[in-house]
This record gives sequence, structure tokens and C-alpha cells, in this order.
Amino acid sequence: MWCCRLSHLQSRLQDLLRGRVTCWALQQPNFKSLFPLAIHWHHTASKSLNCVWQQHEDHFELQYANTVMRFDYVWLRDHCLSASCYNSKTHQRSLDTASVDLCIQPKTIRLDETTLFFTWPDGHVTRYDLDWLVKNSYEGQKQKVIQPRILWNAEIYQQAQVPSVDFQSFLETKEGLKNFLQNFLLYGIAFVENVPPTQEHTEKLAERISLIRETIYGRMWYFTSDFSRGDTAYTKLALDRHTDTTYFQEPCGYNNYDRAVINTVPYDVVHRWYTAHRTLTIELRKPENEFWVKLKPGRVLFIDNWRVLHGRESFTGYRQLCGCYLTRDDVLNTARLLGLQA
Ligand SMILES: C[N+](C)(C)CCCC[C@H](N)C(=O)O
Ligand SMILES: O=C(O)CCC(=O)C(=O)O
Ligand SMILES: [Fe+2]
Repeated sequence: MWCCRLSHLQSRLQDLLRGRVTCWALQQPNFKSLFPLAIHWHHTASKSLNCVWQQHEDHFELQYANTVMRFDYVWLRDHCLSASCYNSKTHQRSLDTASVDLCIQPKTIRLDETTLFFTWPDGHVTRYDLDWLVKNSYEGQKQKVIQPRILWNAEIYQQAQVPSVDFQSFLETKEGLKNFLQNFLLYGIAFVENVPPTQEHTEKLAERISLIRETIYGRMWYFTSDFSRGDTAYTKLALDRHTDTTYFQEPCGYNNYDRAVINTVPYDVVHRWYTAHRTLTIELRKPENEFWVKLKPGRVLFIDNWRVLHGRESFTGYRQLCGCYLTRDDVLNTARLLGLQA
């Protein structure tokens, strides 16, 4: 019975503060008295639009859709979507950002229905849809729903009874792939069952999600305890919870086995690092943070090694594993193409 050990790095994700700024000024009868008389607020033509803005010396302030937004003028020029500034076929900026005057200010600002028009000193006109500004503003972005992550330990994960996805459904249906990726994004691990236990089928599975990353271990690795490579993974020894490829510029995550000599910081910082490392390791080694999984032929486990560490007990007898490393960008891209927040 082979198990591999998963320790969920219980990151203390703070709930994002969802500061909702309501456009309270417009509902106040004494709205004008709330601001010094010098400021002249522009109102929308139609009251129903509920939008006011103010052209400040160094920024543009917009109140719309219960959000108070502030935009730098260089930002407003730089994000122009006009034909001469933006290639709508490739969704790339054509404008040379470095050519924009850092002291630029619009000559005029006009709102027509739900579109704001900024006319710049050189006569160039930039138009923004109000909803686009809310969606792409700093203040609007803070309200954006981010991919929820479920922080778990063994008990939480077991109780969640997260369903595995069947091989056929994963390969042949959008729903199967989407359910799998949703679980993967939520928990940092996800399983596919009833996979024909061959390297080819495992490869096919991986390619359904992402590009497979070629590394010094090959594209698909197929290993057993034959010490064919000078690494404890190729032995029968236990492996404490860890992440792989610490030594790469784009590692799967940091791990203690492969950690190089610490010689980039002075001794007192080194000691602070060991203290922090100890705190983390104690947390990771708490039994409640360990989730043991029985690996068996036909069961494929995907791990987000930034969130979930892996390891194994020592073993006897013959054991063979195959797998690969996936590129995070492509996994997230597949999830987004399926409409998931990733
Ligand atoms: C066998 N397989 C290719 C999966 C892993 C090899 C990784 C070995 C190294 N200790 C590390 O953690 O990066
Ligand atoms: O043998 C296992 O179950 C995992 C081995 C491992 O962690 C690795 O090869 O990086
Ligand atoms: Fe590993």
C-alpha cells in the first residue's frame, strides 16, 4: 500500500477587504455643502446614470457604480484604445508609453451617455466606457472576485468529499475538465481516476490541461528505486514533505533536501531564517496537516506545489511512478478559457 504524504501549507490568507465605496454624496440633499465651493463637480446629463467626476490638477476623479475612482492622466492617455494607440486584433498597445508627456492633462473632458471623452493638448481624443473604467480601475479591481482558495487540513479535505474525475469524462467532456480544474484551484490538489496505467495515457491526461515542461528529468518521467539518478527520489527512502526543483530559476516551489548553501546573507539574518524555517516546519509536520493518499495504478494526482507539499514513506518492494511538470501559466490559461476565475 503506497501512500504519498500531502501537507497543505496553511497559508494565512487574509480575506481581501472588500471596501465598497458607495456614491453617498449624490444621495445627500446638502451635497454641495460637503465640498469646498471651489470644487465644481460635473454631473451626468441623466440622473439615472448616477455619475459625477472632477478634473483635479494631478488626477481625474470619477464616482460611478458605487465606486470612487482616481486616475492618473498619463494612465488615461497610456490606456487609450483608439486605432492609433491599440491593436484590437492582437490586443496589444501600439502607443509608445515613453512618448507620453508625464505632465499631460486633458484639454477637455466630456461625457456622452456612458462614454467619457478626453481631448488631449495635441488634439488626440481618448474615449472610455464608464463600465470599462470601473472594471479596470485600481478601486474597481479591488472589488473583483478572486479565485477562492479553500485552506484545509486532513480533516477538512476528507470531510469535503471532493469528487475525483473519471478519465473518460476528463478527456472527452468540457464539464469533466472544468470540474477537475475547479477542484484543483480550490484545494491545490485534484485526482483523475481509472486512467490506463501507462505513460502514454498519463501524458495524454497532462496535455489536456497544459504544456508539459521539459526538464533535466525528461518531459515525462518514469522512475523507480533504481538510483538511476543521484537523487533520493530514485531510492526506497522516505521523503519528507517538500516541493520539487528548488534549484531551477522557475522552481515548482522551494525544498530542504536540495537547498543550496546559504551564503547570500550575513549570519544574523541566517539565524532568523532558521527560526522561521523551524516555525514553518513545525506547522507542516503537525499530523492534522498531513493528508495521506494511497497511490495505485490508474490514479493520477495533480499537485499545485506552491500550495501543497508532497512526500512519501519509505517502502519495500517494486514501485514505479510516472509523471511530469506542468507550466503554471498554461494550467491557469486552460482554467480561464473554461470560464473559471484563475
Ligand atoms: C523523479 N522526479 C522527476 C519526479 C523528481 C525528481 C526531483 C528530485 C529533486 N529532489 C527535486 O525535488 O527537485
Ligand atoms: O515517490 C514519490 O511518491 C514522490 C517522489 C518525489 O517527491 C519526487 O520524485 O520528487
Ligand atoms: Fe518531490
